[in-house]
Amino acid sequence: MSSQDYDCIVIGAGVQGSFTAYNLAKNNKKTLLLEQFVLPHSRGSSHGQTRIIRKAYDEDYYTHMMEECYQLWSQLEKEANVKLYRRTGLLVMGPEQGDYQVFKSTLERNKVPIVILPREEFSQHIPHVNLSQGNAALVDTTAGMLCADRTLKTVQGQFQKLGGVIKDGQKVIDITPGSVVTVTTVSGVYRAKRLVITAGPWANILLSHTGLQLPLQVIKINVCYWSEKIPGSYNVQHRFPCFIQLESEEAKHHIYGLPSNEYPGLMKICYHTGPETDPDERDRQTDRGDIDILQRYITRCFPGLVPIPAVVESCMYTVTPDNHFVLDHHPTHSNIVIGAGFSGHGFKFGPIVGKLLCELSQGEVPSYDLSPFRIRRFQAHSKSAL
Ligand SMILES: Cc1cc2nc3c(=O)[nH]c(=O)nc-3n(C[C@H](O)[C@H](O)[C@H](O)COP(=O)(O)OP(=O)(O)OC[C@H]3O[C@@H](n4cnc5c(N)ncnc54)[C@H](O)[C@@H]3O)c2cc1C
Ligand SMILES: O=C(O)[C@@H]1CCCCN1
Repeated sequence: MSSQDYDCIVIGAGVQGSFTAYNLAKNNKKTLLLEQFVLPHSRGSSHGQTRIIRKAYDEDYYTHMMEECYQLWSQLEKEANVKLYRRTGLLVMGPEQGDYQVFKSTLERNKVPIVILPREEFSQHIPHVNLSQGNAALVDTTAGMLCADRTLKTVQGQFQKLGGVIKDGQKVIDITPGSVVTVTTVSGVYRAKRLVITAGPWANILLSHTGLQLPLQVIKINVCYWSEKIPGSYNVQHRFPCFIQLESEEAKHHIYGLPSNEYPGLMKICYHTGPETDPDERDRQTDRGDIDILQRYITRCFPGLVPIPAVVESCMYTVTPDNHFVLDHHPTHSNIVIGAGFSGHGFKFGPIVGKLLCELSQGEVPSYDLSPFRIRRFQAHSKSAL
């Protein structure tokens, strides 16, 4: 085996590629992790200080995967001696008769500890928030925040400690499938028996070298931070929780937020959709329709925040038509495995996605039923070339 030959190459060092590479190295596979940008970077989907972790989902299979995933997060914290998870609870608010009931019954069915907040007791538990008319509220008490940037640094560090090789600043420009896959970057040529593609918003650009296109839409998210009128009122240290406001008449998509933490006195609140973008032209996309929706919501429901964003950063979602992930083999090249389309909710699953993509690439039976995540489900869709 030459120094350019590996058991497995992983393309893309976001959260999913980093956890996949780490799992491969743990399984004694000689692994190369390739990244187009110099690390760390903020041009993809995994950067920033915080992400929500929760078991509150409307499908049982995500809640089930999160049971193990919490353990894997905790194992990584112990192994690397870092703190990545902070318990805050997640406040779920939504119109009484809609998706809220589905979240509630999934949580109850799976015996996830929750607290239901009757309207008359709401402000006693959650001061500084107005519950919308006709909305109900509950708290997923095990939910919290993950430290995103620290996670990537930790997983990549653990991968390297296990002998894994990271080459950053190496954009992949060609892939030649075969029993040995050849991967060409701007400055090298590498070969491996197996390839994993975890390229986030760039997935379809890379997949075009393999004759496959998936129905993925890349959207830009304006990551908005809002100033507290009274310092500390929405602070993590004062036990303010993360929240999701489920879709309603006024906002067709979720609104979500995390307590003030990374920027003193600023709370992060975002809209769960945005304008379509080319991942390489993200900063040219200046549509701020989402900010208008957030301003109206904040004025009404978060009266303790100044309804003008103090900081706006950018991030991207890569969205599938059903908002479920893609975790599968390439339909014509079985030694190529794809992790894509995390649809704005994939970070918390990083440890389990890494485990599953490692299992798939090694030809093992995956630990979970992956039928919701198969490429085949897009067969009727015009953008998939299967
Ligand atoms: C604003 C925002 C809030 C979110 N909130 C949450 C949340 O609260 N909870 C949650 O669980 N999830 C959340 N998510 C979703 C989560 O962050 C993403 O699902 C996850 O980060 C996707 O990771 P990824 O590894 O697939 O993509 P990325 O992080 O984009 O990684 C892909 C990598 O591939 C590299 N790459 C691409 N092309 C090439 C190439 N040709 N050569 C080499 N490298 C290449 C890219 O540079 C990039 O580093 C949020 C996302 C955003 C944007
Ligand atoms: O994955 C999450 O938990 C959040 C929920 C709200 C939308 C953005 N992602």
